[in-house]
Amino acid sequence: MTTLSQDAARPETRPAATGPTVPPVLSVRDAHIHDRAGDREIVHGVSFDLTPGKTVGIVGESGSGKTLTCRATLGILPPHFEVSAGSIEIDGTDIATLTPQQWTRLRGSTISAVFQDPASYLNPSLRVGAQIAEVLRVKTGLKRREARLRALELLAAVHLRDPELVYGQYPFELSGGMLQRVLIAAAIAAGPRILIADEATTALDVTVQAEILDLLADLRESTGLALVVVSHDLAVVAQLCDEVLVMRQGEVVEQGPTRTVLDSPRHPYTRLLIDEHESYGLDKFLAPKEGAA
Ligand SMILES: Nc1ncnc2c1ncn2[C@@H]1O[C@H](COP(=O)(O)OP(=O)(O)OP(=O)(O)O)[C@@H](O)[C@H]1O
Repeated sequence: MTTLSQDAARPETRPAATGPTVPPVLSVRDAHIHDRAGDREIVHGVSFDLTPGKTVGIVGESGSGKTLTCRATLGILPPHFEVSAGSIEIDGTDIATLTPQQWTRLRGSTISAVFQDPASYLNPSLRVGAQIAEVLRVKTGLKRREARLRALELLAAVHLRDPELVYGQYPFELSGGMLQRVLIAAAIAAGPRILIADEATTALDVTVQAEILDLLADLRESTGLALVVVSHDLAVVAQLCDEVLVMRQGEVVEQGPTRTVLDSPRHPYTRLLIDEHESYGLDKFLAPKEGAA
């Protein structure tokens, strides 16, 4: 039987692949997250660097601290939570120094996010196109007509057929997959450099999930977008991520290049996650190894 080590103070880390040094757009350094209400530390030190066009994945069981880590990078921790140690830098600026006005400027235009349950992030009584156009007017200063045209381009960019039709539809008229695309269109409208996708495909069926993951990969390729992908599903991470962090109970128990971690996991918890996923055919999501026939 697999036993899980409780001694997870030091994550199993692997060197990242070497390459030209590009400054990270997001740099998380030993970030700890504390809950003042319960006087307890929830996240015990997360570190990663995210460079343009790359994807970092965070996997782990429910309640392991994945969402709080994302919310910390977006400056939207719940009221009584704080980053109690370590640092988070966006484009070289320590977010602890940002004023609310600076955050407002940064959100959407430098860092953006897509969460699960897209319907709850859209206004049910407004047509979806108008909601994207509104983001464009507020964030990029486009006039009404230009914002409409750009919103149509964005709906096409997220592979929605018939953007004109979708533009005029209300959220309740769209399927879950279409809504998630609309939300991605809104999230990338102001040209962010970082997109956090927190369980963004979890509620979707497998085919639509695969399409959304392809879409994120396309955007990364075409715009140099840097992605943080949070999932409890290793197959999602295998498909999209260059580096993976495995979290358990607020600890990063293992971290490294995705292929290395999934091919030869060192921590018992990572092995357990992989064993659980074997039945879903994790192999088919992994790119063939270099040199393999
Ligand atoms: N708003 C909140 N109020 C109180 N506790 C919270 C709040 N948000 C998170 N927590 C606590 O922090 C822990 C980490 O939560 P987090 O949402 O980061 O986990 P997660 O790994 O994203 O889980 P899931 O996969 O279920 O979304 C949870 O165990 C929860 O107890």
